[in-house]
Amino acid sequence: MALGFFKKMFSFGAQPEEPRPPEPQPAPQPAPAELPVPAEPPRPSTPAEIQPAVEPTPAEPIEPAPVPLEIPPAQPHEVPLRDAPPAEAPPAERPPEPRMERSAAPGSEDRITVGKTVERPVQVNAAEAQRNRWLQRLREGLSRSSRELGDNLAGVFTRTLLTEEIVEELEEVLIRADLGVETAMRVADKLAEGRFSSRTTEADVRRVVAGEVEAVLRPVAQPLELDLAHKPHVILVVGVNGTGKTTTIGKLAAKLTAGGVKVTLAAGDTFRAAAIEQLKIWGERTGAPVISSRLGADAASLAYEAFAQAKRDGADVLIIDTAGRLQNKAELMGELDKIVRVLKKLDPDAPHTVLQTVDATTGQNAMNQVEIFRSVAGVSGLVMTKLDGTARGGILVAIAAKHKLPVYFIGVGEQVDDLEPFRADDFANAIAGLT
Ligand SMILES: Nc1nc2c(ncn2[C@@H]2O[C@H](COP(=O)(O)OP(=O)(O)OP(=O)(O)O)[C@@H](O)[C@H]2O)c(=O)[nH]1
Repeated sequence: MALGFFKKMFSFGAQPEEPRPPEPQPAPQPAPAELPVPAEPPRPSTPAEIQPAVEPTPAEPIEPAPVPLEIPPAQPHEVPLRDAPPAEAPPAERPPEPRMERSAAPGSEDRITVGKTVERPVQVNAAEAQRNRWLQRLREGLSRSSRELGDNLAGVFTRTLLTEEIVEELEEVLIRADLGVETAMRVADKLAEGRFSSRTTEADVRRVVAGEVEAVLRPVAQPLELDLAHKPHVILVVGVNGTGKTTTIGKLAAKLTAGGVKVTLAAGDTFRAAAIEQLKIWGERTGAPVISSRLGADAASLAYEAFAQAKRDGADVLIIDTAGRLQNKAELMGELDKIVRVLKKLDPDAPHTVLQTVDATTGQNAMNQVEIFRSVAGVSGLVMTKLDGTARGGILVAIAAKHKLPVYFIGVGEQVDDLEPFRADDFANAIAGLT
């Protein structure tokens, strides 16, 4: 069986688009046809004024309260910000978007499923090779969890008879491996059922661990579905700094653009220059335009501008990077809340996906992070990053058991291809040390 990333059912424009404000008259465009260019005359690179994108009350129209933004000279992959269009209710009638004829397949829908396993016979060999490669990395990465588990299981199983004490010891081993109390108890209960009452081997217990872990993970192993009835489908990426937001955005953009999806990126982490630069590099690599502003600019204004621009450009997907400063939770909450509110001015359903990156090497900390971002940003799904390296992936089991949030992808390296659909069976086997 081959791994494929896209199950495409394209029929863009088949459904009515969300209304949007009238567009300004386009100016002559010197840039290449496929790249978005400013619809206004060239702007100076000195700070410019735009309409702010937010007001304390979402229902109120945006009033001019200038937010200085640095408009850099246009780069091939950049979209300079334009003045924010008014956020009042847009005109009820709007000419429909031109139909995109990417697929005329009967029964096609405005949905893309990213990360689903589909049969693609043409790519069997390449896909199998890739799968083996990342499975190896996953096993290596999870070796810290599974080695600990293995050592401790081996220690426990110097005795052959499974006693109540041994089951209790096993429970502790599993809790120490971050799998969470709930899963540990389920494994222990399973063992205590009597099936493994005598001469139980370490391999038997590993199989039970793998089975129980898989049972927890199977419901959350879901592909990322992009509903292109909302064009663009807005993905807001949140998570603590350094957990891999920008890298994941780059990898995801690469998958999408390779599948013919028109992606725009927004550098909403206006707090760190390096984060903006890093996103621009991913934009160059993937051919996705990057909408950015100067360091320290209002992230919500940037998000609003990016959404409006992506709509004008007919982008299929807009991915917005954000800052993740947990040091000041109130500030973080305010910023994310503001971003969500302004996006809703352009589409009440936006953001359509809120993706949180969770660093697998942080163990129990990851659980706290999910709790915080879930309450602050309404996370709709997770990507667990850095499962290569010295991962402590057991925490994913505890997070899945507690939050039951979809896990769309796992990151197994820093390269563009190192983002894989999450598979419960592979992960469970790797964590239990089964090959
Ligand atoms: N080994 C490994 N490294 C990763 C993975 N994902 C991201 N990284 C690395 O982790 C570091 C932080 O990643 P970023 O993408 O910058 O994280 P961020 O959340 O955007 O952080 P800020 O830019 O500070 O907001 C970088 O060095 C990445 O290359 C992964 O799956 N595996």
